[in-house]
Amino acid sequence: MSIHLEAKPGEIAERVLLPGDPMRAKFVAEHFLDEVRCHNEVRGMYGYTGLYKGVPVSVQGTGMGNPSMSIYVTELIRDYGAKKLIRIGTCGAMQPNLKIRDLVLAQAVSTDSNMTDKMFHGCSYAPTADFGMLMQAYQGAKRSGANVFAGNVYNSDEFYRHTLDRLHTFMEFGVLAVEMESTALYTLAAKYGVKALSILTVGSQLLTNERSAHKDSEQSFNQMAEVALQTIIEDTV
Ligand SMILES: O=P(O)(O)O[C@H]1O[C@H](CO)[C@@H](O)[C@H]1O
Ligand SMILES: O=c1cc[nH]c(=O)[nH]1
Repeated sequence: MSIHLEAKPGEIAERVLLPGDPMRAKFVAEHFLDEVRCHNEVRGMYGYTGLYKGVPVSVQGTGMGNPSMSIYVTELIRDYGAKKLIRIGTCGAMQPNLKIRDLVLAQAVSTDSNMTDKMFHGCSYAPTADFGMLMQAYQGAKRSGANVFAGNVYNSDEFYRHTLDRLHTFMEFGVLAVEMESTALYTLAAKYGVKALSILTVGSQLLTNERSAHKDSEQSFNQMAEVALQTIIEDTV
């Protein structure tokens, strides 16, 4: 048991999928895992553990934003021994060639969060994905017929913005999409020497204001979940 997770020691697998939305954790657990148990209900941040193709895998909601992600990731790694973490999130597309339901792999993360400034004495740190998992996820997504992109992602502490100026600058520099948790995930994974990757489904296209309907989201979560699950069991711990 840790401060925000009530699982007993050994109840969470070394391989963990991390959706922001706890209901997405429930959906993935119920649709993809065998012998599923709920290991966490604290704060309604559901977490489940089961088997995928016979391999133990957990799926734990993380909430929205870097602070919430940092709490769950720290406890999963430090208190439960998680070794491989794959965020299965949603993002807003920032390039015209990205469409609703496409997959984005966060190869690197740019941010407006000052969270890492404090850790790195005011210098900037470049959070990056684990290369092995990134490569496997890319190949797996291609095999499954997904429209997949890998590149720089903009991690933001804001969902509602006072001005879009900063977003436009990142767009000009080719950044693919915006989300809110990957800086915390990649930086903490590096700190503790474990593997991390963010796989994101495009839920909105910021250039056209298009948004996915709920039904479409579930279909796209299937593809993201399958790519993430296959990646997390294939790569050795
Ligand atoms: O769908 P999730 O995984 O929560 O990810 C995205 O959606 C939330 C904002 O609606 C933020 O957490 C953002 O990162
Ligand atoms: O973090 C996010 C996710 C989707 N769309 C946004 O504008 N921001």
